[in-house]
This record gives sequence, structure tokens and C-alpha cells, in this order.
Amino acid sequence: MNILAPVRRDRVLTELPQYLRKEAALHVHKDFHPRVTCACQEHRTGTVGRFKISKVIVVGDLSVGKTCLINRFCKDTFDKNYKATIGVDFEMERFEVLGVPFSLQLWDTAGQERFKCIASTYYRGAQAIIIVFNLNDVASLEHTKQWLADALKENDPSSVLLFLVGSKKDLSTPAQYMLMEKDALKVAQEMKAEYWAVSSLTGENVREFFFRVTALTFEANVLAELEKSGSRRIGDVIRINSDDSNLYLTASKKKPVCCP
Ligand SMILES: Nc1nc2c(ncn2[C@@H]2O[C@H](COP(=O)(O)OP(=O)(O)OP(=O)(O)O)[C@@H](O)[C@H]2O)c(=O)[nH]1
Ligand SMILES: [Mg+2]
Repeated sequence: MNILAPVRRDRVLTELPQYLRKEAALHVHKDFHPRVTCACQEHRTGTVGRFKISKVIVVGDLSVGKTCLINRFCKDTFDKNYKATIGVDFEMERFEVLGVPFSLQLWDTAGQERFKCIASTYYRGAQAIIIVFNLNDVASLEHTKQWLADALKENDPSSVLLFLVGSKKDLSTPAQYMLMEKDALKVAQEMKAEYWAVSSLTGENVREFFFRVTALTFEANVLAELEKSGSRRIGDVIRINSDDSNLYLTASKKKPVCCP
């Protein structure tokens, strides 16, 4: 990845992408949190946009389509032949959200039991967990709870964002899909995850889904930065004045224009 290259034009987010289903959305606000919008306008996003790379892990049963999902988004390719992921793999994606550079590291993990132990060592430090199941295989939906439990052992359940993604939508008839969606929405609600249904073969919802992951991860990061900064305002300019031949530091006291 060339970190100096400009962000691709199709990776620029100026608005909050919307959820797929209201019943299982992480939040239903139409716009980014006002404090986030304001912080971006005032260039007060702290480490977000400068050094921070957010880690996203993708877990789920073997052959549910984790690798294909990442490849469809990152490379716009689809391979119909199954090649098991051995251990882990990752892709970097650079975005610009509300004018702020933001990078995601997408970790593709192995679903096969024999590689699970290597893969699980990479779970730590995730800001978002994507749990994938096959919309045409009810057992893979049932197993999502175990995948989530394993991933949460290595992460802070109170701050990590969860997404439950049904894959291979192109293989279901509308009636089959509706049945599966009912069960999946229930599981997503129990997990407090946002529900999505995608097809990596046709590309349906893939871009929308990753944009939503990016936007919500970005929003959570900026809010956390603002919280952390407390009374010290992120981005405040430290000025060096040289009055009276004494050098001293003063923080800019400029009041925020739009922050609530
Ligand atoms: N029809 C259809 N097939 C898909 C789709 N996504 C993946 N597949 C197929 O499902 C098989 C498994 O896909 P992978 O992406 O390799 O599965 P995985 O979850 O990464 O598997 P592991 O790496 O073993 O955990 C491949 O043959 C893919 O071509 C989809 O959206 N539609
Ligand atoms: Mg794979």
C-alpha cells in the first residue's frame, strides 16, 4: 500500500451510509453524530486521520464466503473456485470520511477448524467484528454465536462494533431468503449486531456494507478520541510566544463554533 497515494475517488464518504434493516441496525440516525461532523470540520479528530489504522476481523464457518466478500470489495473480483484461507490474510483499504483520511485493515481469517488456532491469535485489537454465515445453510447461522464468543474473548465487548452478514444471497429464492432473514434478524438482535445480506458473485450490497462498516468505525473512533481528550481539546494549537524575552506555551483558547 502506498500511504502517500491519494484516496481513490470511490472511497470518499461525505454522508452516513444507511443501514439495511431498521430492526437490526447499530443505530438509525440519518447523519453522523453532530460532534463528529463538527470535529471533522474543525480538524480536531486527533489520531484518527493521522496515524490510526482500524482493525476489522472477518470470521465465520469455512466456505461461507469471507475471502470472496473481501476480494469483491477490495479488488472487485470473484473466484468461483474454493481455496481455503490458511491462517489469516489481510487487505488495507484507505478512505476519506468527512474530509478526514481513514484506513481499515481487513483481516480475513480461516474458517477451517485446523487453522482456527492460528487465526484466533489475530483477533486481538479489533474495532469491528464481521461474522459471516451462508444464507443457504442454517447451521452456519447457528455457529455464528460461537464465532462471536471466540472473537470477543480477545476484544472489549463494550466498544467493538458487530456486524452479522448473510452471504451468497444470489443462491436463495426470495421465499427462501425471507425465511432465513427472519432467523438472522433474531440472531443479530441477540448479539447486538447490525444485519446485512450480500452476494459477492453479483456484488449486491457489498460496497454499501463496507461503507457502513467504515463510517460507523470512523464515527466510534472520533467519538472515543473526543471523550479521551476531555477538557484538552483535540487539535488545539500550542503557540510559542516570545514576549518579554521569555518563551512560554499557551494553548489556543478559541471557542468551538459548532460543538454541542
Ligand atoms: N454463488 C456464490 N458463491 C459464493 C459467494 N461467495 C463465495 N462463494 C463461493 O463459496 C466458496 C467459498 O468461498 P470463500 O470466500 O473461499 O470462503 P471462506 O469463508 O473464505 O472459506 P475459508 O477460507 O475456508 O474459511 C467459493 O467456491 C466461492 O466461489 C457468493 O456470493 N455467491
Ligand atoms: Mg477464506
